Amino acid sequence: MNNTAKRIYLASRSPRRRELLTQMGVHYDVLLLRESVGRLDVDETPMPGESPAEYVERIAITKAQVGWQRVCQRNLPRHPVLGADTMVTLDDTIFGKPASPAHAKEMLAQLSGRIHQVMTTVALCYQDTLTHLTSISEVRFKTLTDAEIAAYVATGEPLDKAGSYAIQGRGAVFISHLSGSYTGVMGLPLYETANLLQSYLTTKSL
Ligand SMILES: Cc1cn([C@H]2C[C@H](O)[C@@H](COP(=O)(O)OP(=O)(O)OP(=O)(O)O)O2)c(=O)[nH]c1=O
Repeated sequence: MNNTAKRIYLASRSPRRRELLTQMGVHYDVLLLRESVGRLDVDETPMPGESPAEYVERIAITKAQVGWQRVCQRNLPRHPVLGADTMVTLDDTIFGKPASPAHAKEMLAQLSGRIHQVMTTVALCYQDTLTHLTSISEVRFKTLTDAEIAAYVATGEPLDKAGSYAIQGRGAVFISHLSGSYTGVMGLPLYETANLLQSYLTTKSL
């Protein structure tokens, strides 16, 4: 993309999202939503009866909106704020990040030999305009042995990843098939992100 003079804010602590946004040539500043605590002040608890798609959209939208509020509160230069959320689903169960190595092992045992979905919503907030797009991919895992799961969890890689694996890391060796967006599984679907930024450029003349 030709965004030489344009900037956005990325409301994310994820190094993967930074890497992917850099890959598409977007100039951005990272916006930490609550710097003193080092965590997003976005409650990521699913609401009762909320579907996985509703959940991932709500969280991504909230990150972008909270980011925009921070831009205004801190009187920062007004640029659009991008937020994203990634989630793994299997049989309508939401798999977020594991709470512990034991939890990661449980998730991987459930994903073993099955096809699951990975959803990532990207949301862009600027002034009174909010746009969002969702990428949905299907990932097939080979059947994992207990020893493979234990060895993988021991690497530490699964611990900050939705579904307890990283397609961009050692977790790739478990994936026999992907249908969808590699960058979406990794946390920032670049096709959808480019479309969001493009529609913004045409409607608001960034
Ligand atoms: C499935 C999968 C997830 N992930 C990561 C992407 C996301 O960083 C993470 C899901 O957690 P998220 O809550 O979507 O994001 P985050 O907390 O890491 O970052 P943010 O500050 O933007 O809220 O899982 C991978 O890196 N590779 C994968 O293959």
